[in-house]
Amino acid sequence: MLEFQRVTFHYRHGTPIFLDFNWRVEKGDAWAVLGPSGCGKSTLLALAAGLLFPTQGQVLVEGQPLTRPRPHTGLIIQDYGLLPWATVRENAALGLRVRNFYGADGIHAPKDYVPRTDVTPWLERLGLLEVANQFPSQISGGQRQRTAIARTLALEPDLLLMDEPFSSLDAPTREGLQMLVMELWADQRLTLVLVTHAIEEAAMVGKRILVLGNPPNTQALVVDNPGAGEPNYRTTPEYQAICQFLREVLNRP
Ligand SMILES: Nc1ncnc2c1ncn2[C@@H]1O[C@H](COP(=O)(O)OP(=O)(O)OP(=O)(O)O)[C@@H](O)[C@H]1O
Repeated sequence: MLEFQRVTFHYRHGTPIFLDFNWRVEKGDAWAVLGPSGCGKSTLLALAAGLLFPTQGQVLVEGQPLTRPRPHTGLIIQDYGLLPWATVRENAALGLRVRNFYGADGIHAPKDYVPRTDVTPWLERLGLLEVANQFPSQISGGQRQRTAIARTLALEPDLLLMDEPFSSLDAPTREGLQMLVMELWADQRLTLVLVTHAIEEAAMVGKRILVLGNPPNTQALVVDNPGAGEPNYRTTPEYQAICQFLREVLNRP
């Protein structure tokens, strides 16, 4: 689904963040990308989204080199990106309105796109119907993030990229949304890549966990975590062991 082939990337005048870096995400995988601040997690996601391009090497999605953002990739970032003057329903429908405006051009929308406007099923699925006519300032952080998720899922992505989506939320809300994302991942047959600096979040959401270190990243560590997303996984010895292992890895000099 997504492949980094010998990717080298550096910002202008900077040292490389990635150097000859390879990574392969299969269709339907759920990955968490974990690492300390400044290791290159957001950069990796921007490369996967077609917002940045490798200095050398290439990023492929479905076997095609990425030359621009693709309409089937959804991106969710930390601060929700909601319009303050639009209601929850209007915010959730924003992506569809933009897509309908451009039509089925293969750039902003898939070539076979049929215009849609009704986001009610998504509002219902994400528990937002009762706040659909409220504005972002009138709802909680968790509801705002669910609105951003509704807006993205309404576009029916096959690849969902999330950059620290829950880091500003309190622990119970965060844990609820982690479970929701894993339910949606299973229901919608998504390929998921979630970037986080939180070990517990990586262990809860990543069936595979990519651990980045201080740049340049050449060969990143991959940790298998097949229990991620199971309803009671957080209470199991396997979860505790993965968290402990990741803690040790991140504390290595
Ligand atoms: N536009 C830019 N120009 C120059 N350097 C940048 C730019 N964006 C990021 N960097 C640098 O690249 C490195 C990787 O940044 P990135 O944001 O990808 O890391 P991160 O792991 O997501 O960090 P955090 O967890 O703090 O968000 C950092 O040293 C950062 O300062």
